[in-house]
Amino acid sequence: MNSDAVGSATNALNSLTHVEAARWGRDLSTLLRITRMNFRHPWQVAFAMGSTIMAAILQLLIPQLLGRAVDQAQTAIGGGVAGSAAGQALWTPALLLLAVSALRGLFTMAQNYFAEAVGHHVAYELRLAYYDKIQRLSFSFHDRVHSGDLITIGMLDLQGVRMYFSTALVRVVLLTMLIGIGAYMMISTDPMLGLVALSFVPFVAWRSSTTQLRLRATWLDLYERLSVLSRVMKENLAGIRVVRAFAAQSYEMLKFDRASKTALGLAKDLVDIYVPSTSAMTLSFFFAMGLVLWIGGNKLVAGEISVGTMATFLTFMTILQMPVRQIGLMVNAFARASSCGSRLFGLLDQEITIRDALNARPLEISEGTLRFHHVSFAYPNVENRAILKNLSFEARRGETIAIVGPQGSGKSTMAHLIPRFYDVTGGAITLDGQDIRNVTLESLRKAVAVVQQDAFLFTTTIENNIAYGDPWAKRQRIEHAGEFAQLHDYILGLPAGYETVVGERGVSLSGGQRQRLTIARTMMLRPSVVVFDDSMAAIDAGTEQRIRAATRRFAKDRVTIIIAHRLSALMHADQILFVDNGEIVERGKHEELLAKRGRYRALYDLQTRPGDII
Ligand SMILES: Nc1ncnc2c1ncn2[C@@H]1O[C@H](COP(=O)(O)OP(=O)(O)OP(=O)(O)O)[C@@H](O)[C@H]1O
Repeated sequence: MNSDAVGSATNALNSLTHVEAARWGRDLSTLLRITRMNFRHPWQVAFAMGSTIMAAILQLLIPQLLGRAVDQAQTAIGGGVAGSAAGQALWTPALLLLAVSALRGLFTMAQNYFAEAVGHHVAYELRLAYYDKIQRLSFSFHDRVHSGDLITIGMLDLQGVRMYFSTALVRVVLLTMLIGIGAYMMISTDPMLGLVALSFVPFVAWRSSTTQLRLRATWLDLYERLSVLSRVMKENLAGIRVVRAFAAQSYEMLKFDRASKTALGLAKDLVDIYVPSTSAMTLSFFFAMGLVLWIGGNKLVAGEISVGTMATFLTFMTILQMPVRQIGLMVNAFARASSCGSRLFGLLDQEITIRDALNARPLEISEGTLRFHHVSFAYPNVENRAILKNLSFEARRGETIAIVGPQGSGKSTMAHLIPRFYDVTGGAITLDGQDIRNVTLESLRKAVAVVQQDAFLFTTTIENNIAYGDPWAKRQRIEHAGEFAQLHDYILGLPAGYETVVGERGVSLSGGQRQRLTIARTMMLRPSVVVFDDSMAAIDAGTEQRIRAATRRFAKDRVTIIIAHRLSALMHADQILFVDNGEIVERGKHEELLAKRGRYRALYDLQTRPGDII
């Protein structure tokens, strides 16, 4: 090998070592962070650890007491003590053994109780922090990350962190004491027999650790497969009408079967890893026990040890068997906590890109004028593709601005910039001269309402759905909003009226009714700027006319922006902006745009061509 090759191999090895070291460093800091969170409950931690130490000490006393009791019994029998006297002599150790076992049980109960309490408190705090973070993370984050993955992190990863205290930290203390002190006691009593009795420990510790780590890797694969399965199922349920309409049940079944088969294969792998390993560990334990019986038996015959000592050794071995096997579970608990914790903290530490500026002040509305100053925008995940280019327009209180244009031209994107769902990448948007990036988000979102294309309803009553933005609103206002959205009479006809539950588990509403309900919800907010983002597409023309008439009254006190494909919905606007490819290519009133004979006129002609359905 020449020196260059040696050099590059050394470099590769170094960078590998660096990667490994960095990974270890990250794992360690994650575990330290979880440990610190646990220690924020010092009393419960102290009680859990204290109970663990007491339970371990008492458990270690049991073999000694048992050995002594056997020796006493033998002395009583050998010394020819009368039956009743021998029985009397055995009472004390028997009662003592019972008391120690009962106390050990109590301390174990306390250990479990306090350890679980610590875990549940940490989980509660993390759950709140996680939910809060998800609420505040910007839309660009939610565009990137699948909602199913967020649910998995919030449920399963949080569970891994919750279990860390009871399955890793408490176990370290318990196992160290039981194995360490147990081994010391056996070796100090009879070094040779002690070493033979402990001979199974290294093998079982190694085997259980490696098995658990292999099991963990397979579990992670299985977990991934199961989340694929749940995604397939979720999608199938959400799109059940499409599946049935396209008679695609067998295709869907095939897709599900394929994902299930992989999961089945992995579940089999788990059994293949687990079963031989458990058998090997049990065999090594009984092999060591056989050796102790054989060597200890010889020592017993030679009078080097008593029967009681022999009984002590065998009991110690039986007691140590479980903790030694649990070393693997403990290693697994550390590994699980570090991987679950790093995913969870990765999300909790995400930077919130859309948030209040340092010196943000509440928005103050006086004239109610909205301005776009040379606004440009590209979505954060596709930064090199400009969606909006140098857009400028102004809308005063009482004015209605209509935005029209081909699909994908950027109309909804314009709407999403006003409440700062995304930040502009060039130029600025102002409300009464205040850059929306310099005012508090809460005040901005109270002032700007967007009626979205997707009419989302919460699974609750119609009343609660309408009053979502103002939970303390009086019934009269809620009904007024219902009337505004031309929904009041329909709601009164429902069995429970405004108390009727809607949403996934409630009464099914038609697409148009859902849209009207979301319009009513927005009307409750009394915003300074309201955007109807194609939110009447599913509403029939007659109802739309009535809503428009009501909107005109409502529009007097605010800026109204209407995004629509049907020109009949926006002809009355004070200003119509024709947007194409992120640019305003035409602007003006309906008649002016018709006279221009440009893009708007072409669209108008297309929609009003005799014989065509508008
Ligand atoms: N979250 C997003 N991330 C990346 N690109 C996006 C995102 N949302 C929309 N786009 C892209 O931005 C462009 C403009 O989309 P937008 O929804 O603003 O168009 P639109 O004019 O409202 O269309 P439509 O009339 O169909 O509702 C489209 O090319 C779309 O693919």
